Amino acid sequence: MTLSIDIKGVGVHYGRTVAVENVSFKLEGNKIYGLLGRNGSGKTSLLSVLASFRQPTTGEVLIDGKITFENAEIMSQVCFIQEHGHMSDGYSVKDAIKLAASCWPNWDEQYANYLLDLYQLSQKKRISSLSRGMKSALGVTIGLASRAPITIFDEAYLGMDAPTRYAFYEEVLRDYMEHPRTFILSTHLIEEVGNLFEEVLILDNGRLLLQEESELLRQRGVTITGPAERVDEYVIGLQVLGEQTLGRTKSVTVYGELSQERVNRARTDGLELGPVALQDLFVHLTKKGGEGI
Ligand SMILES: Nc1ncnc2c1ncn2[C@@H]1O[C@H](COP(=O)(O)OP(=O)(O)OP(=O)(O)O)[C@@H](O)[C@H]1O
Repeated sequence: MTLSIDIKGVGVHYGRTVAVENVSFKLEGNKIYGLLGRNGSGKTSLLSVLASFRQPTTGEVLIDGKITFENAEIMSQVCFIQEHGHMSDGYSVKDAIKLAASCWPNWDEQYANYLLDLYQLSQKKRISSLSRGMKSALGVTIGLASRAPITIFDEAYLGMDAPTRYAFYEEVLRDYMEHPRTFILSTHLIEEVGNLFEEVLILDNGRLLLQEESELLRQRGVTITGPAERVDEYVIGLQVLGEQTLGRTKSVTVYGELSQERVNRARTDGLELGPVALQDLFVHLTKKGGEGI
């Protein structure tokens, strides 16, 4: 089932704090989306509204064309997993799994058991006795086994160690291929997770800075390296995001598509053009005091 998401002029205010302001975008669904933003940029606030955990202060959220807030039918199709889950400490792992099974109609018990084994989680354990990493593993187990058409992981895997996180990324990809659905992953671990994203959204200070296919976004970032004066001349008219100088060599990061004529000119000018990692692009685009795009 493909469910579209339509965010229309959404704002989230906490008293005088404006966490999200007038954000609008559409997600067609059946893709892995990355939601990026610096600390406090409004990711959790936006995702909480998307998952109907709170009502937007302004605007509306539509899933499959329907207003989501207090719509039980739509909400059974959305699974929102946060690092600090919402499970009571008094519960056992078994209770949490049982509760999850009753919430999501597509729940796959066999898959849940497979994941519990993978993460070595005993069903008998109390939630209160789980380590931070084990709590994260329980969260992602529930998120994946829910097979909800819209599954959202809000930094849900932060507590896991690196090998467990990598196993989780592989699992997301594998299960997504077998059971296509919409995943939204918010993360600061861009280098690790970035390759999973088909489309990226960046929030900056509560506003949507960009929504772009990751491949296109990667192509928009270019580094130009060479003798400082030639690089300076070359980048005139381009959008410069950042620069580094080492002796007489300069490396400048620009954003935007380079025309074929420019690419050829780099060759004749003896300049080197290189790619920019998604993480570096993100850092440049969301730099404090930067011009953004
Ligand atoms: N319950 C709340 N009450 C008051 N202010 C809040 C509340 N939740 C979030 N905020 C504020 O809203 C803004 C956005 O916070 P939010 O948690 O949505 O950002 P985030 O991008 O998820 O941050 P992080 O990456 O650090 O988790 C911040 O200024 C934060 O202090």
